[in-house]
Amino acid sequence: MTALTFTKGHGTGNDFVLFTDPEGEITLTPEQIRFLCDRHFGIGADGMIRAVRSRAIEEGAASLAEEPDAEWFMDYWNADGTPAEMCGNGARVYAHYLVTEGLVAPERRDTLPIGTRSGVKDVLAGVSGYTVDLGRWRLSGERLVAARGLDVARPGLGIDLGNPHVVAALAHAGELEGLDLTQQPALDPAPADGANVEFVVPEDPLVKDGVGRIRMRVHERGVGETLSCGTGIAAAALAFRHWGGEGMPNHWRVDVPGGRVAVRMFPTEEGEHVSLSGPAELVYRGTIELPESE
Ligand SMILES: N[C@@H](CCC[C@H](N)C(=O)O)C(=O)O
Repeated sequence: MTALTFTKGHGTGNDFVLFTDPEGEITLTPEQIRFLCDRHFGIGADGMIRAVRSRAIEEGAASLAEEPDAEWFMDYWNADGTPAEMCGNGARVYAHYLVTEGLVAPERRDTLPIGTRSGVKDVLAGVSGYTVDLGRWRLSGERLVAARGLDVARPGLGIDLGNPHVVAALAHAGELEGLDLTQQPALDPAPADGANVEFVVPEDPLVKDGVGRIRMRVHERGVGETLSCGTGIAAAALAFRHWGGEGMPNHWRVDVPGGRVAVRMFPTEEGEHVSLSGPAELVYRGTIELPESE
């Protein structure tokens, strides 16, 4: 048996098991990741984040080529033991973890570039949480979305934020509450690599004081329903702005079962970026015996 020292953290209830492996010496099997994330037999989490130096793993080379200061790589895995390209809530929690553990130099703490499978993301520390610049995004076509609790399938807008999302608007809050997301929503056509599926409704009024306001529930690829999904929240705000057309704001407030997150779209030299601001909490530290991999 191997003992693993871990920290449990979350961003608006999207929870993660984090551990430090600076030199890339701990490779967990999908089975061990599923065990750590299991809410009954393990610690319980939506995903696992290994803090590893970019130079210590093959996947980190692209991050260092993009940004030599991206010392740390966010090695993110879903609860089902599959890797994901990116995690918006995870990036905030990861930055908080690196700072709390003293793994980044004080001069790096205000804007911290972290390596991910979908490029380097800058995380900025603020007074009431962290902001992660999710970078560029793109529309990726339409799909029909069927889910338990919906009478008919709804049109969904595909949005790629490094990881894949499909956003479907529902008619009213009752429909959102009536959804049964214990089963994976069906997408038509089905994306080859799966997708995170967001269901959204507007608040009344949709825009107040220049801020767009929506409510969302999500079924995450590789996890199931979660209390929040950062990249999904950004996708939902982008979809609503797209549907609303001219005059829609670039600032959004998104309520999810786990809390509230802010989204901002802003111009950069390479095109529009989208960012996510919200809390990051570390709640528990411990040691767990890992089952041997088979
Ligand atoms: N919860 C995350 C997204 C995690 C990865 C996702 N399940 C996927 O497979 O793409 C977030 O906050 O963005």
